[in-house]
Amino acid sequence: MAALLEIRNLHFAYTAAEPLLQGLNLQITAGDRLGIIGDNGCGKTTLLLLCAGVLSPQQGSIHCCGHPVVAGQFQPQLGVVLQNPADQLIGATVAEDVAFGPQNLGVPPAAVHRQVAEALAATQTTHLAQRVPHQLSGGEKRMVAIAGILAMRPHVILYDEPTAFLDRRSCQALTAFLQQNETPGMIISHDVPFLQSVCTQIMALEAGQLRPLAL
Ligand SMILES: Nc1ncnc2c1ncn2[C@@H]1O[C@H](COP(=O)(O)OP(=O)(O)OP(=O)(O)O)[C@@H](O)[C@H]1O
Repeated sequence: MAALLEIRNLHFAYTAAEPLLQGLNLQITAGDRLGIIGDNGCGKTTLLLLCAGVLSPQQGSIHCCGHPVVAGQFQPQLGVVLQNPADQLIGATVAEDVAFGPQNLGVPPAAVHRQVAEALAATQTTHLAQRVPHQLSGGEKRMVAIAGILAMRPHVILYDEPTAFLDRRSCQALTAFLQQNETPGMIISHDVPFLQSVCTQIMALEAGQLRPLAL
């Protein structure tokens, strides 16, 4: 089966003195959702930023849906949910915010309307459509940020610590969403029980490489 996200022999360091990722390999195919755990500072967010094309590796390759990920180039097949939802909410209203992605992809207005409605329904945020994003609670912001990604219909979604800042009820809502939504991808988290409930596999990032976690 063709890989949706494929990483080969990835090496990355912010400074030559401190190599962070050292020959990392990874493959995500349809039906896979990979959980990634690892100590603070081991490079989890860095890995996500490399996959998103925000950073460029010193060595190795990343392909998403068969296309090479090139730093600085937008990857329409790849959605990224950042750790802090406020970093990706920019619209004057929730509906405008969620529409921003598909509009920028050149989706026709009628289809944008449909994709926004579906993304809000999937994340149970339809009632927030006319609210101002920065006035939402942390849990509401998280789900609206996810809706903004879903509305672009990515083939792969990467989540960076999606349970951060969430209370138990919001975590339950997020878990229920992830159990229903089948978009493959990767979830970075320190919460192993959460990952067990929403991922098909969990790996640990250690010494710059991924290894399967024995559960
Ligand atoms: N722009 C940067 N320049 C230099 N060093 C950086 C930069 N960004 C991150 N680092 C360092 O790289 C290392 C890995 O950071 P990263 O954010 O990827 O870790 P992480 O595994 O996601 O950690 P956490 O679990 O705490 O979120 C850290 O030591 C961090 O200080």
